[in-house]
Amino acid sequence: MSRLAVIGAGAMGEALIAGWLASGIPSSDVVIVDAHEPRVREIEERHGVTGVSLDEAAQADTVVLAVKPHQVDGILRAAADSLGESSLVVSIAAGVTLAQLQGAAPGRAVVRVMPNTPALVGKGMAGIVRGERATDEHVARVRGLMGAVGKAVVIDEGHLDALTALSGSGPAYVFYVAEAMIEGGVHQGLTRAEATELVTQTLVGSAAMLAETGKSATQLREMVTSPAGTTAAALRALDDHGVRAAFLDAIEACRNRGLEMGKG
Ligand SMILES: NC(=O)C1=CN([C@@H]2O[C@H](COP(=O)(O)OP(=O)(O)OC[C@H]3O[C@@H](n4cnc5c(N)ncnc54)[C@H](O)[C@@H]3O)[C@@H](O)[C@H]2O)C=CC1
Ligand SMILES: O=C(O)[C@@H]1CCC=N1
Repeated sequence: MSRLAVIGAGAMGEALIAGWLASGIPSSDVVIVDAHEPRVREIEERHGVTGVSLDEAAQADTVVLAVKPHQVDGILRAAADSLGESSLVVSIAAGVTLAQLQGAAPGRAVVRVMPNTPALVGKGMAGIVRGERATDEHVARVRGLMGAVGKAVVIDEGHLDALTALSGSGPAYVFYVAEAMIEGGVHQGLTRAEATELVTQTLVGSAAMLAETGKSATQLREMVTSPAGTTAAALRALDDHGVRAAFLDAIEACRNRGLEMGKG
């Protein structure tokens, strides 16, 4: 029996697979299912894992559902009869609730996880929600898997949409800011390559300061902001454009979209 099956080897499925393999999980322990045959070949070639049928994948110790949220119910129902007695179902789908998962696979142990794409480079952040039938061993297994590709926290289901709005979708906000900063540099006459290098290293360094200094984001921002200096002028422009309020709205919209998807 395979140790790990990933059903839906898209952007997030591949990020997890790549992160797990880099962490030392042998490719022979991982099988995949994807409806798009060329995608299966691509992932097999790139990572050395094996494409299998849904029935075969369902027999793995841990079955990770990484398809689009609206597909989870149908695929889990189709796989339910093939799931092994001790198989653990892990859904990473945004908005799909434990109750919905449990309804599609009655009697099975299920866990919800909200990962993020930095798992690809071992710097992921994941939220884990324990289903009713999940044992301590199941939770430890998922903690181990997500811990192998970054950090993981166990939280209540009621907070998972809020977590999604920060860490699940969060990398997109950071890349959006990076794009905008690079564009700003290009507008000031730097080449795109120069601007990209400057912005990338600035994000890497700033993230490391947040993670390593023990100082708050506010303290770190103040360290950069000399009175009446250049940074103050820049932050004033951001405030004039309502950027902070836009982030509050974006995070609320993200959380609300997760709630809405859970109802659909
Ligand atoms: N992209 C991200 O950053 C994150 C995504 N997620 C969740 O991961 C899930 C997948 O999202 P993405 O990877 O972004 O989507 P995607 O569209 O890149 O991947 C979905 C994959 O499922 C495959 N697929 C479609 N129908 C299938 C079927 N019947 N059986 C097997 N495979 C099938 C597609 O060919 C595709 O490769 C979603 O539920 C999303 O909420 C969670 C956290 C972060
Ligand atoms: O955009 C989405 O719906 C998925 C869930 C979290 C990140 N990407």
